[in-house]
Amino acid sequence: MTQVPSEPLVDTLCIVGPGLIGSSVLRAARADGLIARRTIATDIDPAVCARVRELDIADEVDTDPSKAVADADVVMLCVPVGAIAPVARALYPHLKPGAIMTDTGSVKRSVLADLDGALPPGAAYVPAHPMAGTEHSGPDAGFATLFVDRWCLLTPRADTPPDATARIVALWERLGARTRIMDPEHHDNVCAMVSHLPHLIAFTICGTADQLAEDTRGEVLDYAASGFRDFTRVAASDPVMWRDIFLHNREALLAMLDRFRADADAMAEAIRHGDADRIVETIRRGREIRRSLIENRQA
Ligand SMILES: NC(=O)C1=CN([C@@H]2O[C@H](COP(=O)(O)OP(=O)(O)OC[C@H]3O[C@@H](n4cnc5c(N)ncnc54)[C@H](O)[C@@H]3O)[C@@H](O)[C@H]2O)C=CC1
Ligand SMILES: O=C(O)C(=O)Cc1ccc(O)cc1
Repeated sequence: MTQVPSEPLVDTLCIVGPGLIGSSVLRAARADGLIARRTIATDIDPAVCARVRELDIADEVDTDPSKAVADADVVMLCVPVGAIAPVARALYPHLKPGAIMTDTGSVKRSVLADLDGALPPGAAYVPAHPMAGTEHSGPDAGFATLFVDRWCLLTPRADTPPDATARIVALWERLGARTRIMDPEHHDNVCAMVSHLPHLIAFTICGTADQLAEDTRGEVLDYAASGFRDFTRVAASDPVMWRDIFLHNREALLAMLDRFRADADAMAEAIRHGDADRIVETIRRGREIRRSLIENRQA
């Protein structure tokens, strides 16, 4: 039986970068008194700090990141992937003894490689990645239930203290997520397939539609049926965030793109040669995946 905690899992929780993900954690902590006793937010953008104050979703907001983290027991970096290693390096020396640093970045291997040698051996740094989000960003976009019933993947290093990993696992479970520990390379391969490649395809297909001749483009956008609409939702995601993801997961993403290209070519061949069985078989596999996601409450 799961034990119900009687006091907050974290005393002071500091969110660095309270955008979609960070502000969702803050809102969840407001809604559930057993996540953190006190929350602090800090952001490189003073307008974001001001907005977090207006929204009143953190107990304290400090525009000076080194002061914001000084008192925290858990510091969660919710900044774009390219900023995680530089921010971790800059802020780690300001943590109090025993504090844990964690992140929410969508790519793991290259960020951990950047951190190698920058953090002391056995540093309490626990990389995490909630597999939950939307196409929106910024502190207005967050909501308390974002992580409920979604996966959070954790990729601790061999020398990460197990009790630090256990606390971050408990934190994500309290946020409503199911957790899984895996190695960073496997994480990046899986995410290249299930998240990064689909975004690449969505950005590209919207670009393709936009480049069509003037008359056809009008039709595409006016009469867009739900299939194309679904692509436009994903393609509305933040350019800086996705630039960082694509560049930091370059190898795994390019490998998945090559596999996808080969499969798209095979589909083109089936259509060219009227190979009805192959067309039906490919579509049937897509249907089965959708059905299994619905059965597992992931769609
Ligand atoms: N958007 C999504 O659906 C998901 C995003 N993630 C990951 O979580 C992280 C945060 O993503 P979002 O919340 O969507 O981004 P966001 O754009 O909504 O918020 C990021 C915040 O970080 C701040 N920031 C940037 N550089 C900084 C620095 N050097 N120091 C302090 N603050 C800085 C920005 O001003 C912004 O307020 C990213 O690493 C992303 O890959 C993970 C799961 C889902
Ligand atoms: O909005 C969507 O469809 C997403 O896929 C959100 C998302 C974006 C990035 C991640 O690393 C995880 C989830």
